[in-house]
Amino acid sequence: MKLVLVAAVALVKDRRVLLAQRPAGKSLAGLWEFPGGKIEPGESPEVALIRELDEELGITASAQSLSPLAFASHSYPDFHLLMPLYLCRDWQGTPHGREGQAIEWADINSLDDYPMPPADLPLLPSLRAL
Ligand SMILES: Nc1nc2c([nH]c(=O)n2[C@H]2C[C@H](O)[C@@H](COP(=O)(O)OP(=O)(O)OP(=O)(O)O)O2)c(=O)[nH]1
Ligand SMILES: [Mg+2]
Repeated sequence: MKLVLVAAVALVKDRRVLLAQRPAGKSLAGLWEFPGGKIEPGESPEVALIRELDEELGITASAQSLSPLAFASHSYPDFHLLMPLYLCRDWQGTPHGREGQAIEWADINSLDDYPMPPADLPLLPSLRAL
């Protein structure tokens, strides 16, 4: 089974977390996910996230602003996903969907209203515990 490493981040402001909707045409289209993406060869998870936050949302974050929160380990039919989830409360700029994706500041107590990839569901208690 192929192991795929993806870095993801919960951007948290007040009691809200930023979710992005996976665009039509991509796998898991329409589901709400944490920003992030595949870790490229030679990248640390932190460096991958700093790159993805710029590419996807147009914001700047530092490695020191990313703290480990939880991780997902989930078998999809064609690969196994290993996805560290970081917490970030401090960044520069205002997030906007730079790749045409919808984004929402979701109330941490209302995450059930956002259909998410199955890999993400075990991560939600860590967020609710914040
Ligand atoms: N970013 C992110 N990916 C997730 C989450 N949950 C989950 O199962 N995934 C899966 C979906 C994809 O199979 C994989 C991320 O791949 P992706 O295609 O979005 O990666 P990417 O941002 O590097 O985009 P691309 O350049 O490959 O198109 O991880 C999540 O919360 N956030
Ligand atoms: Mg992505």
